[in-house]
Amino acid sequence: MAATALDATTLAAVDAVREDVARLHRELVRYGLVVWTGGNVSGRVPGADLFVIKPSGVDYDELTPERMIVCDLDGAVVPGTAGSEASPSSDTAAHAYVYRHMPEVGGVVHTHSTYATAWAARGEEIPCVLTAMADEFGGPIPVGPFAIIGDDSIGRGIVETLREHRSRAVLMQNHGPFTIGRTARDAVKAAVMVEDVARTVHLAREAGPLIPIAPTDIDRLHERYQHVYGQRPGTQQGDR
Ligand SMILES: O=C(CO)[C@@H](O)[C@@H](O)COP(=O)(O)O
Repeated sequence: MAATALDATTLAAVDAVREDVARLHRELVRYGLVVWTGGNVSGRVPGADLFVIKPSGVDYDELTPERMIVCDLDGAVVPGTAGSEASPSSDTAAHAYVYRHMPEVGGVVHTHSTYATAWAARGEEIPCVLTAMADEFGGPIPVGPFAIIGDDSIGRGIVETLREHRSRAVLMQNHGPFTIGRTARDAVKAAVMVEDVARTVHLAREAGPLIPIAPTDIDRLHERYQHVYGQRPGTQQGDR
């Protein structure tokens, strides 16, 4: 297929997202969210109808920026760009669907992290019984429908479920967590956090009944965490 010429501004933006997405895959490994090649990160290219995602089934150690794959918002690989000769992640159509239908989303992550995926295997939402959940997700972690890998159905399930929720994580039934964020890093943070709360709530329930948090308290915690916690946006390394 004929190579697509990207202008210099777009190329620079693509290169920055390639660096980011390649580096963020190492965070999945660092936090123990993936085994073998079973998870993926993508990032939207600012100012262009493009996103960057990893090649399918390649070892995390080998995921360099040049091997990342540039796709349009229909999930088609942009011909002639670095990495375009390889097959993109098997979840590319799902990521593309999210970018098309949720313009505020700048990053998407999928893993099979153990505890979150165990809740997905039961098709059970994680109840909001921790202040950390209220902070980060503003309520329970919802379950999305069972969907076959490879076409739009996972993406549709993610969008339809998360549109109704403050949560940035959805447990796709029988599959695992998908998370979204303002940036790829933000989506990776949600993937780390969803596994953490999935584990804690699982262990708590093994030991006794769970104590719900009142909806008004969930709202207050979420509001504070989203607007007051931490440092001002843009002042920290890695805010991109
Ligand atoms: O869940 C699946 C396939 O069953 C994929 O998300 C996972 O194996 C990662 O695939 P990719 O290496 O991104 O193609």
